Amino acid sequence: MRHAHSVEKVRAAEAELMARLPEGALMQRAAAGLASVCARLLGRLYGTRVLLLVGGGNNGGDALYAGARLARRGARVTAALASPRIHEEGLADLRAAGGRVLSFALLEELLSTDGGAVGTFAGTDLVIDGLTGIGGRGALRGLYAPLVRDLPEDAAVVACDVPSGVDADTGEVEGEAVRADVTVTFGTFKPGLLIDPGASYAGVVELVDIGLDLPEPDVIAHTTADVRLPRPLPESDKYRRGVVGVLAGSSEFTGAAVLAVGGALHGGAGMVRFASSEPVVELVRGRWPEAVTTSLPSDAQSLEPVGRVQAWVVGPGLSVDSRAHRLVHAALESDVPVLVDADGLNVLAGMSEPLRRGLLDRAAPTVLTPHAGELARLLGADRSDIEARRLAHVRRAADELGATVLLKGSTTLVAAPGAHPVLANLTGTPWLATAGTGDVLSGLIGALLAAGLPAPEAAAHGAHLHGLAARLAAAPDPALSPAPVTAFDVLTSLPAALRRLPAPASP
Ligand SMILES: NC(=O)C1=CN([C@@H]2O[C@H](COP(=O)(O)OP(=O)(O)OC[C@H]3O[C@@H](n4cnc5c(N)ncnc54)[C@H](O)[C@@H]3O)[C@@H](O)[C@H]2O)[C@@H](O)CC1
Ligand SMILES: Nc1ncnc2c1ncn2[C@@H]1O[C@H](COP(=O)(O)OP(=O)(O)O)[C@@H](O)[C@H]1O
Ligand SMILES: [K+]
Repeated sequence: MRHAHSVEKVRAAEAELMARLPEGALMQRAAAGLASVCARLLGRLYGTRVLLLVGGGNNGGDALYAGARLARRGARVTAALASPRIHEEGLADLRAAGGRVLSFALLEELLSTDGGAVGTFAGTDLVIDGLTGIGGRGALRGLYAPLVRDLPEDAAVVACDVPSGVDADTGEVEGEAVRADVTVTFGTFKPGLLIDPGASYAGVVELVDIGLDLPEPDVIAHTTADVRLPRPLPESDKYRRGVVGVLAGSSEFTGAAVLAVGGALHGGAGMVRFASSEPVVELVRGRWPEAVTTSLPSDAQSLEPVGRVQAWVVGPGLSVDSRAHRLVHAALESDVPVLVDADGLNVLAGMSEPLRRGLLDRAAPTVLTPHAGELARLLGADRSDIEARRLAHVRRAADELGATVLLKGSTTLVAAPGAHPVLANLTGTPWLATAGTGDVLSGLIGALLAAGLPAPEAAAHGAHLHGLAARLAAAPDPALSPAPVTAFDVLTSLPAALRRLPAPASP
């Protein structure tokens, strides 16, 4: 499991530790960790050209001390000083180790010429980005932005603590930011390293332990070893394994129903009950003879004819007509966990606030699985703002709507109401961005809810498996290039993803 802490918590833990350590000891731990990752990346240090991007804060100090360590082992290190105020002891150490310095004034002049710094930096093997770390705020200013634009294309880039230009708390990127191959982060992950857009700038993140004593994390990310699902026991029967009810599809959208039912079947449900209008039922029955289907008249008021279930999934391809409203109401008025997706969310977004609040105020858990557009409609917010500030919006949504909210997109986030850590799913892949994959996810999470997993876990584990399945579908052979996948490919790769989970403990 990866833990990420807010800048405020990191600073408090650093202050507490620094009070107990000799002056400068903590920065030396960070610099030693950074230098050792760089040395490992370079392989041979003697004669290699290392460029340090040095900002005015302690992040620049880390880079200078790491550069001095590499210079002492034979690297040719140049520090580009991007601020008039620089960590003095770090700079003195680099100079003492034989490092070269491109002063602020020279750098300023260089960056203002036509070709910028591109020619000067040519031939660099490794760039260490020490412009900003956890103290970086807003778009890069001053020389930082043009410097980042002029980085040599074929050099490896290692970011110190956080890629400069990425907000450590949120992953927001306003304007220019360093695209790192590796980020060496200190003490704990930062939320911005796990959440897009920041996560996609960070490359591979390596954690260096500097001995911080940290409280509860703000964001967590699971590895596959953390995903533990209930397995059928010898005394299991289909009812005990969990019955999922899927309410999906309309005359307009039929495929969504097939995909959601498939997601539930592959997610390990003991039984899937499916209800919709007759043409959709016919299609689902044809594709999934395993599903128990019910044709509901369009004016059906109750879900009683469908039979008992342990969780409902409502919404994929449902449309937003009066029938869809009745189905969303009926599911949410039940006493079992409910997952609302797609048009189910649009139905909720179209309701008056008190009516929606009343429906979502239920004793059993509710999971909402919006993408940014659906969440924008639910919160009355702007879609692009949701995409830029995913963490703040998913937290707000969980609190305001009183439900577990899974926000889909380039990094899927799961938040539960209250001050719990938000989960960031790391298995996603842009290959998932194809129509219908969301329907597979809703069926899958429905199966996990029916199996009795708590809502945040069902959502988190569902997202993990879904991303893993997409990766396996896109690149079954890791030695070969990935190929585009369809939602159906994701569905049929779910068993392969499930086989990657840790083996159950022997009874
Ligand atoms: N506090 C400590 O003892 C330790 C801190 N460490 C390092 O110190 C870093 C934090 O240091 P600081 O608090 O000095 O902060 P930073 O070094 O991250 O940044 C602060 C500096 O950047 C400037 N700045 C911020 N945003 C900017 C922007 N958008 N454009 C241009 N300039 C900008 C500020 O004016 C200030 O000069 C950590 O990320 C880590 O690398 C490590 O050495 C571990 C120990
Ligand atoms: N850029 C991306 N990178 C990774 N995953 C993505 C990206 N864009 C979308 N996804 C994932 O693809 C799926 C799409 O779901 P959704 O938007 O509901 O589509 P649909 O309604 O067509 O099924 C979600 O699991 C989402 O997290
Ligand atoms: K940095």
